[in-house]
Amino acid sequence: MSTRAGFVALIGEPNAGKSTLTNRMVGAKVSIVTHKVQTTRARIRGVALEGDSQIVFVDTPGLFQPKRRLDRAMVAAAWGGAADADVIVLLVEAHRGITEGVERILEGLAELPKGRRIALAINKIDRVESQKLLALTEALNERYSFEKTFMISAEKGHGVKDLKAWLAGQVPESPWLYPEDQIADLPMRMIAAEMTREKLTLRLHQELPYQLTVETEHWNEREDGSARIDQIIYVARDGHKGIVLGKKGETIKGVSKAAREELEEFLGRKVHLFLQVKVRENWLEEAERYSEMGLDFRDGNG
Ligand SMILES: Nc1nc2c(ncn2[C@@H]2O[C@H](COP(=O)(O)OP(=O)(O)OP(=O)(O)O)[C@@H](O)[C@H]2O)c(=O)[nH]1
Repeated sequence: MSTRAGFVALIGEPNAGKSTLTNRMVGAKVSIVTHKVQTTRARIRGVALEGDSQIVFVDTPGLFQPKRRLDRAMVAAAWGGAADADVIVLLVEAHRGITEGVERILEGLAELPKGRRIALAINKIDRVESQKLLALTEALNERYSFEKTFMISAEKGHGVKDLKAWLAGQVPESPWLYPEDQIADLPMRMIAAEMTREKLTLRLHQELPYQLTVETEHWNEREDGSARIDQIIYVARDGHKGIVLGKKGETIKGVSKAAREELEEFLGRKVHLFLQVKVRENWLEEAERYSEMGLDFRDGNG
């Protein structure tokens, strides 16, 4: 039997209901943890299964954070991330309608290369009357010709099944990106990597090399109930390695200790954390690709 797998980018204004929707589709186990994961590049909200399809929900941070005054290049890159996904779903809040933020997103959509699969999901339909919904659907489809429109209530569950079934049929034929038994495990790996990255940020302040990423390479459950976690800190230049290690390795030791303590608290058990710093000049380009992110994790399952 052929399997399908792919990435679905959920886009929309903050509060549109992306997390709630993902929770619905994925099931609580994975998404409860994933919503804490925020990387600067891609955020995996969760992995859903539907029949033979694996749907990986991602979003592209930077797209809707005007606070950060992202320059055009950054915004373009963020849109590039969305464009890399197999399917894009724009979430619009039924009761708020076409806000300025939605307008901006619609403009962005129009600039994407043609041939993308883009669906519209009007969320929070429980908050408005059906006549209003029809008017909003029409208005939005006049601005952009969406492949399909769904009316949903992520919170109450209305319409979510249909959307999920449609998405399952849209992702390409492909082997699954994550082994089934490791789906729940994946976000934990990301959370663990984020914790280390956060500690690095705290210690290095402005010194922190911009081109730095942390990946959890191995995660082994030990018989005594503890976990052995191996992580790699990737830097782009040899010189950055020294900064991360610090004098006599003091920086990395401090980072390791702080991250381990936080992990132990989070997991409620003993953790053995091993950090390694590696130079990989072009990791930045590699990491921009969601699929490669998937591969990184698969490689790390060793
Ligand atoms: N009435 C109603 N409220 C909803 C619905 N879906 C989401 N909400 C609420 O809208 C708020 C924002 O939902 P989130 O899922 O956190 O939205 P999000 O901002 O896209 O997700 P994050 O980017 O992770 O913050 C929450 O208070 C939800 O309970 C819905 O269908 N109906």
